[in-house]
Amino acid sequence: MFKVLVSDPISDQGIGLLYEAQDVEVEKKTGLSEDELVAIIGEYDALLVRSQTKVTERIMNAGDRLKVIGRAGVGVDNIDLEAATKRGIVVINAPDGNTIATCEHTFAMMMSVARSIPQAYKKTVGGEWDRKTFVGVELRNKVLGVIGMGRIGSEVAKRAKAFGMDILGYDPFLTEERAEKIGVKLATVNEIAQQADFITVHTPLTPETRHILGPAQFAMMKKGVRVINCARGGIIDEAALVDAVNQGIVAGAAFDVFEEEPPTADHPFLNNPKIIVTPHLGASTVEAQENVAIDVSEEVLHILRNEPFKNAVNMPAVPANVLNKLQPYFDLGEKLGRFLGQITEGAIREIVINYAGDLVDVDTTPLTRYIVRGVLGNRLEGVNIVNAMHLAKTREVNIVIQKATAVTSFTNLVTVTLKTKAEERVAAGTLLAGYGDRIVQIDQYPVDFAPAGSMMLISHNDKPGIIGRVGTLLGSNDVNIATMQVGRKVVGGSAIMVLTVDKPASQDVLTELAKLPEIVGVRQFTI
Ligand SMILES: NC(=O)C1=CN([C@@H]2O[C@H](COP(=O)(O)OP(=O)(O)OC[C@H]3O[C@@H](n4cnc5c(N)ncnc54)[C@H](O)[C@@H]3O)[C@@H](O)[C@H]2O)C=CC1
Ligand SMILES: O=C(O)CCC(=O)C(=O)O
Repeated sequence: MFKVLVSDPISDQGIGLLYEAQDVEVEKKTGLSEDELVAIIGEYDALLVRSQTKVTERIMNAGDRLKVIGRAGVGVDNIDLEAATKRGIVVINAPDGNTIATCEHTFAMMMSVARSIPQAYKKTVGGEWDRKTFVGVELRNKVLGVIGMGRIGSEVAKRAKAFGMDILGYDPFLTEERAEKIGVKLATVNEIAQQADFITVHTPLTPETRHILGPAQFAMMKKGVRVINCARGGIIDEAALVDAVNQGIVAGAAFDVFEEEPPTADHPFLNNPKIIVTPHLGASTVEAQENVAIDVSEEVLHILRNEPFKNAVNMPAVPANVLNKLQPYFDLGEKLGRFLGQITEGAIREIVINYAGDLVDVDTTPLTRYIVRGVLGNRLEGVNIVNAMHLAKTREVNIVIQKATAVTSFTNLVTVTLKTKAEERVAAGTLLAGYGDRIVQIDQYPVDFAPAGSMMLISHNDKPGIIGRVGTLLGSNDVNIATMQVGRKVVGGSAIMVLTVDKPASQDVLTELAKLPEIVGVRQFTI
């Protein structure tokens, strides 16, 4: 039974999938301190959060069973991603579910700041009928600058067009073609600062986006500009904004997010009549909360059940068509890695992976993770596909990927070479339609066996009687041979034997085997 802890208010409707799952037990405990979470997290396989819970390294280190952290929303700045990756915890988010809610909130803020709606409301309910103070501006024919043209920024731009606005967009990943398609003119941040009547930011908070609008940009803005931040506190320099408002450059600002949340009572935004604020409500609609909770629940279930998933934040995204193509190879890749990891002696220096046939034209990065996990999993605790590459890097294991151009007789072939200080060993595998995974080469020897269960790899000289002697020794020690494969390059030369046995042989039996005439080496392994 998997245990899931929900530590922030997340839509019950949305996580219905988890409540209904027979193999999952859900517990909701919100408002916990870091200490309280540290004390209980060890019981859980998954943690679901919104933005309130700060998931620190301390919490993760106490999460002995923790496999996945699900963020019901976009931003994952409340989760220590590096610590999660190190520990092999998958972090997933729900990037699509709250796009429209946040876009609409941005518009609500833009309209509010254009027409001073919160200020007018306050006066009206206070008994004043003031029709002079709040003369607003129209959006039509105004220039809107959008910094960050991802999901939300693009939806904002789309709607702004319907309002008759001209849009300038800045995003390092926005191409001319896409900008043209959505009717946005590409501009730099400074061009936006100089030309826009309204500016809205929709980027994550990163070292590059921190204070992307600061004193220098406010100084070049048009008098009367209005500025909106429904993304993350800190993208716009708060102190510089207050100065620009006080200098009469900025006519109004609307902020849903703060550098520190919640802001302290003396925060300069809270008593400035030109700045309107909401308490990080961008994603707070019934629909968005349900959407993100559904998305995150589906992904959490996939991860807990060891099924393929798509929204991991600490792993590159894999398009569904690539995933579908690669998925059948994951098992083969991991087995090849596990096989080589066990038969190779010495500290691993390099893993060379060669993809051939059908695999040449696919982005094989996810498959590489499985191979590396297989190799390292024999030697390190807690290796999984999230941390496999990280662990390889921290242990200075070089990973080399090659795509074969030469024709092979197999429709697909994965060849892995493991280089250690002591030796260099090779194994190649293929996925044979109707036969599943096969290992078809070990070092220079052609073989053909299904890697499964308890196995032995015996190197020997190709002399008559060896197979019989090995069989007799194992049989007399109650080790039953299920399958046997012999591979050799030339008659009478060096050769290998691969055996599948019903149970592993004891160390004494392995030592006896190694002493038999013409036997060069014996390795026992489990796939
Ligand atoms: N107020 C709220 O409740 C919510 C806030 N958000 C915030 O909105 C942000 C945007 O969300 P989405 O559009 O879904 O994310 P997204 O990932 O689709 O878009 C972000 C865009 O920012 C761009 N970007 C990154 N660095 C940049 C830079 N230095 N300059 C300009 N652009 C840069 C990226 O290329 C990307 O296109 C999130 O990062 C999140 O922090 C999201 C949902 C709700
Ligand atoms: O959970 C929330 O309401 C915050 C949403 C948000 O900021 C995000 O999804 O990045």
